[in-house]
Amino acid sequence: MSTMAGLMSLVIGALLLGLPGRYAARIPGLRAWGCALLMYALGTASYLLNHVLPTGLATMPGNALVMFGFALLMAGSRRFLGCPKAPGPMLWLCCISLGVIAFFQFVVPDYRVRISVFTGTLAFIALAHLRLLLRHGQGWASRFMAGVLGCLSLVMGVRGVLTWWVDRPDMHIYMPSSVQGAYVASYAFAVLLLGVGVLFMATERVRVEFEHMATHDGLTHALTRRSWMSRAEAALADPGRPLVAVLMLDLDHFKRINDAQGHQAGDRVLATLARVMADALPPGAALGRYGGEEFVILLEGHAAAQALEVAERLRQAVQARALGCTVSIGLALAGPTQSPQTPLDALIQRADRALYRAKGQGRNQVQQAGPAERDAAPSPLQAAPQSRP
Ligand SMILES: Nc1nc2c(ncn2[C@@H]2O[C@H](COP(=O)(O)OP(=O)(O)OP(=O)(O)O)[C@@H](O)[C@H]2O)c(=O)[nH]1
Repeated sequence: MSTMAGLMSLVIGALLLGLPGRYAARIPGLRAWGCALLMYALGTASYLLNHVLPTGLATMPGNALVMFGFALLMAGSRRFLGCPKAPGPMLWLCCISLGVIAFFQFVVPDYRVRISVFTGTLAFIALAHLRLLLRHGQGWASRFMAGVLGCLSLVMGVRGVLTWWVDRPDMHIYMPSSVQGAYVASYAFAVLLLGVGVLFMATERVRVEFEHMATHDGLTHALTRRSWMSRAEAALADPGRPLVAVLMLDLDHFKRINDAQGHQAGDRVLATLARVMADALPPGAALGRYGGEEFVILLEGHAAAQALEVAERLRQAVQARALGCTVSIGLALAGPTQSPQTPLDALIQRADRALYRAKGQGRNQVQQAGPAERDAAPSPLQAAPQSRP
């Protein structure tokens, strides 16, 4: 069982080390996880050195590789989860434990102390790792890993305590014993599951990143037009929906920035603007890039006065940032419509007309769609898309 787990760790470790070359985006922690699993595989192999070395000398490298491998596995999770704290304390713990094990191996031989210190150290690292995942991890893969670590620390804890009843000081790990056999089998199985767990976490991260890339605009990180539209459609189709409002924003005289400073400077302005808006938006609001320098925002559960307040706050936030341009905003609230269009298209069209009015009345202002923007009136944008006043 433990040889099997060692082999599987070798394969999974190599896979994790090879993944960064195949996947362009950075997934922090992959290298540490891969090396940790390779250390575990090497540790398992080095326990077999008892055929050529005295027992004590054969177990020490194995113990060291497995312990440091566990600490490295946790360091990998820290990096993966973006927790900057250094793994120093775990490394010190491993060094001290190995010193104690060596003392009770070569100076005052006592198998029970060695077992307790080894399993106690691994249980401690597993519990610290579990705590890290519960605090910072997200998704089912993280919870799977946390569950495996919980089981592993339980196995370690039980073995570390049982040794004082079932073992003698002069024993060693190569002596056949049903308790040691059950412990090695469950421990090896747990390590195997840990390898599977980190692979799950890495692939889950890749999936989440691809999903993000498919639904978010690469420059501004706002939702793409399509994903914003489907979110807005879902909000409008919900029979128990709260009030829905749409804001349509357009940068004022943005062309001048492009013309004067170049498109790259224009891109930076767009990216900053999206960040400024995202920071100023209330929780739950959905920001989308409608196209070019036009953005849309979906607000749910906001009455007219609150939605106007949000729009005005956005306008002021952009102005205060002194990006070299301001925004005009059109606001429309969902309501009954006679339009042959879908409710969302009708809502967007009304917000667009209000935006057109904001442009016509001097820009850098918020206008709310009112009686002037009835469903039947032709959209100024539809009539002349490039000819805002
Ligand atoms: N840098 C950059 N420019 C863009 C992007 N998308 C659209 N634009 C530019 O946005 C400008 C829009 O210009 P216009 O439609 O004339 O509007 P405007 O200059 O903002 O003037 P008003 O809307 O009337 O206030 C054009 O110069 C487009 O090239 C983009 O992704 N990056």
